[in-house]
Amino acid sequence: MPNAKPATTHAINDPLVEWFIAVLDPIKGNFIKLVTICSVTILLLALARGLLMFLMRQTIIVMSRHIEYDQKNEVFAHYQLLDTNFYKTHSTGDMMNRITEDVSRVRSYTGPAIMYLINLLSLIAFCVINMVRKDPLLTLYVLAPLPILAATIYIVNQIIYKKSEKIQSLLSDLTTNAQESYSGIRVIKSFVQEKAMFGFFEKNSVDYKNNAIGLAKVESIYFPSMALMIGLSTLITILIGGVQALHDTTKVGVIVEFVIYINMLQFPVSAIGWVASMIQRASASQKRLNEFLQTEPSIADKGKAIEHVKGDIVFKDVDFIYPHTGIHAIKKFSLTIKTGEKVLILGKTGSGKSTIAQLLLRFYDAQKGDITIGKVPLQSYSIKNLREQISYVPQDVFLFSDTVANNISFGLEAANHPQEIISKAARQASVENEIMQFAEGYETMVGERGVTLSGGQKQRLSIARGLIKQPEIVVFDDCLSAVDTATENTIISNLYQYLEDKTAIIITHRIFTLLHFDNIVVLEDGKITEQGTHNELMMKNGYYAELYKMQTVQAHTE
Ligand SMILES: Nc1ncnc2c1ncn2[C@@H]1O[C@H](COP(=O)(O)OP(=O)(O)OP(=O)(O)O)[C@@H](O)[C@H]1O
Repeated sequence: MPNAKPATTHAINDPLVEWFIAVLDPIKGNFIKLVTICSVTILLLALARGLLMFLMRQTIIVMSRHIEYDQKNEVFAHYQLLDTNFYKTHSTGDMMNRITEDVSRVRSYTGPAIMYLINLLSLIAFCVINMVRKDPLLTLYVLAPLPILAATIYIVNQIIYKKSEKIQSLLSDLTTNAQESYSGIRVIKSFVQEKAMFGFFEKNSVDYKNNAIGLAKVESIYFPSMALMIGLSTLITILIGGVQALHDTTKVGVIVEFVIYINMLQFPVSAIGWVASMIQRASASQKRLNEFLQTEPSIADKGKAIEHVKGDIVFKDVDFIYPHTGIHAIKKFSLTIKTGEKVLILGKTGSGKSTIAQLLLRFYDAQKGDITIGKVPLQSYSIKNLREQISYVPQDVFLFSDTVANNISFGLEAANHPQEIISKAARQASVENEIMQFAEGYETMVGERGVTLSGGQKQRLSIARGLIKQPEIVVFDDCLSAVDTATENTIISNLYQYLEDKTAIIITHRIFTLLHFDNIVVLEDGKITEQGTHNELMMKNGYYAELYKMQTVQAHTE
């Protein structure tokens, strides 16, 4: 092309590059010195890049860990605030997901997503601005496939996300399946159901495997197709740039520079889709967390801090329906328990005995009627004070994975429970001898990683936990069901002294002949059917008298 003229006589460089060239100008002739200075400069720039990257990770990722820590604590604290009804209407898996999965998704936004977003936006801006400055037309051609690439990556990411979610839920089914098989191993073996259990596990396992393979296939298409698109851009650069160079409308150096920019763009463009789906997931998780954090406990703590929960307990026309099941558990229930009285609440299973204890502790609020202690409505006490001053031993025992001593002294300040007090409670609950037989005594670990206690031992530890408190009111909910008659008699004789100055409500479906009760209440279907002292009820010849006779006959024949 004889008439062709070069398009530019001088390359457009950054002022910084121009300055660097000017600095090097005097040593242009000394090749060794020139190469050494350039190499050291590149090395220093690489070091500076590393240092800045380190500082960026330090700042952003560390900040995201702090946010995660705060958020986990906030979610956990809110769980503690919520009432029993919330726990009845939400599954454990759902609650665990919020504190683990949702919080960690939000962290992936406040940490990696923000970091990569800043990174990729600045890198894209840097590359594109420089490319446009060099050759706007070539830039347009070269960048044309990249938006398609970003959109494709976004769509593929969505598919990967959906598949991962499915895999996650299959994995949780598989874990639950395995966990139930371990904890129910005795039932499985005694019903010879090992094969059936393996069948369930295998079915879940096959589902999980098929989905995981599906995900691996999508992922294996993902990276090669990304490389293909980038390769296409490079090819377009060389093709169009080459044609332009032949027509002298661009320089070969510009084509080389473009190829470098395209390679630099590979990471940001492929990360756009990934970051976008990370932001989308974090936003869904944060929405779920917000909804949860805004859930108000239905048992509101409006009460002023009335120090002493003391006086007669009065239930007046109380009606209660469990909100989530609609079961009408208590109907027009009226009962007065004077300070210091010992009351036995007796009834068949499902008659509403435990519900009365739950209402007294304000695990639920009754829909109709009033419950007062010392003429003060329960709602006027602060929940903390109310529960601190009622010692409640529930029907279903729960022990923490901790030492025997810590399980007994649960909820008490460390200074308030020296070893003698713990031992005294264990003695009263008739469990000390067995504790002393463990290799580490009171320091023995119980629960999953510790010794396995019998049902009766667990119940007595739970009783000891109730006895160590020095409350005004004591509620024992069928907590002697798993101990033999001799141990039961020992515990009841110990209780005699302990209960002397306390108001006590003993819930049971058996009669305790050793303990004198001021009032015995028989419940049936949420209503009181009989009420009075032992002698009065024996004279009535109703349910109580029948049960008493049956029990005494049984005791004689044993
Ligand atoms: N948390 C709950 N949610 C919904 N319904 C419940 C709940 N607890 C108990 N119920 C229902 O309320 C009724 C009374 O139950 P409650 O536990 O008070 O009986 P109980 O007399 O203590 O029985 P048991 O002697 O078997 O413990 C039952 O029909 C039971 O199914």
